This record gives sequence, structure tokens and C-alpha cells, in this order.
Amino acid sequence: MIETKQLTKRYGDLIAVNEINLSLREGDVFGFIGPNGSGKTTTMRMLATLLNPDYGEAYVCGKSIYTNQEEIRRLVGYMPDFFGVYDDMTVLEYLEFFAASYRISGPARRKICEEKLELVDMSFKRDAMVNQLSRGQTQRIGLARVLLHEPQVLLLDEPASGLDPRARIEIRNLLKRLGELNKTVIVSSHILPELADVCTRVGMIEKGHLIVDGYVDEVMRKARQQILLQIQVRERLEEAAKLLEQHPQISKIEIVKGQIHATLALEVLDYSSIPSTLIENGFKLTLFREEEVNLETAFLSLTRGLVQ
Ligand SMILES: Nc1ncnc2c1ncn2[C@@H]1O[C@H](COP(=O)(O)OP(=O)(O)OP(=O)(O)O)[C@@H](O)[C@H]1O
Repeated sequence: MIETKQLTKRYGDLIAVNEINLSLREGDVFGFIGPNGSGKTTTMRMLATLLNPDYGEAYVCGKSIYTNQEEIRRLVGYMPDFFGVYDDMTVLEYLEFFAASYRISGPARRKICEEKLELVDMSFKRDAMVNQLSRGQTQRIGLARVLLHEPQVLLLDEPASGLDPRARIEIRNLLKRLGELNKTVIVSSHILPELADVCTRVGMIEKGHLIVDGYVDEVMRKARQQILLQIQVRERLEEAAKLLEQHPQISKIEIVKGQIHATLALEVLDYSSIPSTLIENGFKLTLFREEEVNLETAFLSLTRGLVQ
């Protein structure tokens, strides 16, 4: 559905998107995560054919973004991070206006608009003025708008930004529904937990580099290969850290906020000799546990130190 090969965009000396390779299938909901300015919007705008790359290729539904721009625009629904709405229009008029611009006419037009309003749970506001909606409601209408022409692919740039927790949950439920409808969705955010449970795939971009990319369970599995132990001793923390540095099962030691963080060497699963070593050397253990792996800690461990 979406395939990119070394997709690259430069602004002067700045490489905003640096040789990104992506491959997404039907029904994939891809969480595109990265801090401000990391290249998410630039990538999405290239896929939406609104911006030309400097190098590389991208295909949307098998069509090249260089040579099939019109067809791709029909197949894609792109929701930018900020969009204006018009004054003096009701919600239904607003959607009908855009449906008309997609050349949807006759009785079908009203029907499609009402269907999309229903999908985003906004039927109750069909006659409200668009400029009197809350931010969350405006986002939902924006989503209804990009769904009007039944796009196969949705590119949603920070759809949950600026929303209250309840509205965020509603947007998340909507994303799940879109995946179930077999659309391919790229949804960006700079907050990982926001996307963790709705995405089937996740990618993390930093300074234009896609540094992690995979199915959620793959990412978790990779992160588990890097087990991190959190250890506290009553006294002589630095001495304990030095002792553990010599331990053959440990590949890295850090002291973080009064705790020793010990990264296990690859493929070490039984680490029972580590607490024994500390105890045998007279240290009083007050904490010894394996860091819990959720998607957020997985990302942190996989991306530690990758981009300077
Ligand atoms: N038109 C432009 N001219 C010059 N530099 C630009 C332009 N658009 C974006 N950039 C730069 O490219 C980099 C990537 O920007 P981009 O908007 O893609 O990031 P983003 O990940 O979407 O950020 P945010 O989370 O803040 O929306 C940034 O350093 C930005 O300053």
C-alpha cells in the first residue's frame, strides 16, 4: 500500500528526511513517532504528493508519487496538523462543500456526508456552525472530511494534538475503526503512549532518520533482548556499580537517580548470580528488578544513543 525507498528531502543544508525506507500493508495503522522537527510532516506531505522529494522513491497503492500525483490524491486522505474551517457554514454544509469538490453529487452526496458524520460520532452537530465547534469536534469533522472520497490510505498529522484526554480516547477509537475497515493509516504524534495501543506498527523518526520500525510485537521482542535491571543498595552505590561492571553477564552499567541500571549481555536469561555476587560482597540489596517492557521503554532502550 505504501512503499518508500531512500526517500529524502533537504531544505538547504538541513536533511529533513534522510533515506527513509517504509513498507506498509492494507490494514496497517502505523504510529509515526518523533519529536518536534524530526521530519514527520515532511514525510507525509511527500506521500500526499504535496511536496517533491530530492531523492528516493515512494509508491502509494503501487503508484509513483512522481508520475501519478492525481491518482494518488484520489486514493489518499491527508489531514494536516492545522487546518482552517470556514465561517458561516453548518457542519453538513461544510462536508457537502468538500464532497462536491470530490465530484460527489446528487442524493449520494448527502448520504455520504451523513455516514461519515456518524462514523466520527458527530451526527448530533450536523446543523451546528463549524466555527462554533470545540477543538476536538473540529478534529473529528476534519477526519470526516478526509474520509468523504473513501480513501484507501489516510495520512493523519497529529490528529490528537491539543485535545483533552477524553477527546484523545475518542480519536484513538476512531483510528482503530479505520484499521478494521482495512485502510492503511499513518498517524503521527510526538507522544508515544498516545498511539501505543492503537497501532499495529510503529516507527520512530529522529532528525530525519527512521531509527526503529516494525510490528509492535517485533519491537517489543527486540527490546526484550536488552534486559535492563534496576538495582539499589543501601550504601556504597558506586563501589557496587564497579563490581557489577566486571560481571560477565552485564554489558553496560549506568547510575541513574541513585539506582544502578545494568544492561544484560545478549541472550542472558538467568541472571540469578548477579544478586548473589552483590550479597556475597557484603552489599545490602534494597531493590532488584527487571525493567518492565512496554512500548515506551522498548523505544527508549532501542533508540538509546542512536542519533547524536
Ligand atoms: N519549508 C521549510 N523550509 C525549511 N525548513 C523546513 C521547512 N519545513 C520544515 N522544515 C524543517 O525540516 C525539519 C522537519 O520538519 P517537519 O515539519 O517535517 O517535522 P515534524 O516532525 O513534523 O515536526 P512537528 O512535530 O513539530 O510537527 C525541521 O527542522 C523543520 O524546521
